[in-house]
Amino acid sequence: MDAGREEGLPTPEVWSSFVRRLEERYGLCEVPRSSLLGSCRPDFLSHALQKRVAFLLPSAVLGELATTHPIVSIASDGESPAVAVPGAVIAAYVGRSLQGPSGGVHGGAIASILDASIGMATNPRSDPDGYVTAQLVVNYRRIVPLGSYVVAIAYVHDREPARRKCYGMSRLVDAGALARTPSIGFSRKPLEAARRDATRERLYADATALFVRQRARRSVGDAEASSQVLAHATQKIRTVRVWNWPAAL
Ligand SMILES: CCCCCCCCCCCCCCCC(=O)SCCNC(=O)CCNC(=O)[C@H](O)C(C)(C)COP(=O)(O)OP(=O)(O)OC[C@H]1O[C@@H](n2cnc3c(N)ncnc32)[C@H](O)[C@@H]1OP(=O)(O)O
Repeated sequence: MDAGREEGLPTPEVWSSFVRRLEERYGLCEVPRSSLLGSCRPDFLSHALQKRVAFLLPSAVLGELATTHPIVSIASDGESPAVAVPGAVIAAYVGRSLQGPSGGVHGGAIASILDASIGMATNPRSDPDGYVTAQLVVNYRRIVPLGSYVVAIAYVHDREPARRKCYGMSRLVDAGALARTPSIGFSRKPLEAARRDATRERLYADATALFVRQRARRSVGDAEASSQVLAHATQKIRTVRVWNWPAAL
């Protein structure tokens, strides 16, 4: 789809300021282009960005996760215990081309964003034998109005490497405030932002997924094709961002 043709799309200025606020809010930083993995941005989105991150969330936010699952590493902000989990963020503007129910975004589009975010969290490195979606369960909580800014926040909560399995979850929340409010009002502390998000953000949908690592190795040709797809995708959309994946993970 030609991003410029849809009426009401955010201008480049509005979109970049939204991206900046998102970075501030979640404490994300960009990584070099060479670290980009294959494109997993749903192709129908005119405006989307994707970031691979390690969330530093207070244990309280993750609930029992920290104790019931063998999570990668434990970290702290000095005040409250927190846990670092592999995660990913996809932010998108969902416009009129995604019409489903009257005035609302189509459920398939929502599922695709959630799936892609968990897929990014699950595939932390550029690996042609990556994990693919075997099962995706989506709960649609509220109609997403057309013309919304949304953010999918995904993380991996469990792995069974011997069985080639990886379990993840994602929440799609309203990010309209980040597009509207001046950045001066936002906290630069990711922990505080995460705490607020867990309690206050309007939840549109959430999903759990099982990803399974493929058996057969794919050919080098496929890896090359994957980078070509990425090059193509980045031309088609105005903004793609990839955020850091700490070496510790
Ligand atoms: C590609 C990578 C690029 C990398 C570059 C970077 C990428 C950067 C981010 C990418 C993000 C992408 C995000 C979008 C992701 C998609 O949209 S992927 C596209 C949609 N998915 C597909 O097309 C998958 C199609 N299905 C398949 O290929 C195969 O069925 C699968 C999933 C690989 C499994 O086949 P298999 O290897 O023969 O699995 P099998 O040995 O039977 O089962 C293994 C285990 O998984 C369980 N299992 C398998 N399937 C299921 C199921 N459906 N339900 C429940 N359990 C199941 C089995 O029960 C078994 O468990 P245990 O008995 O061992 O406990």
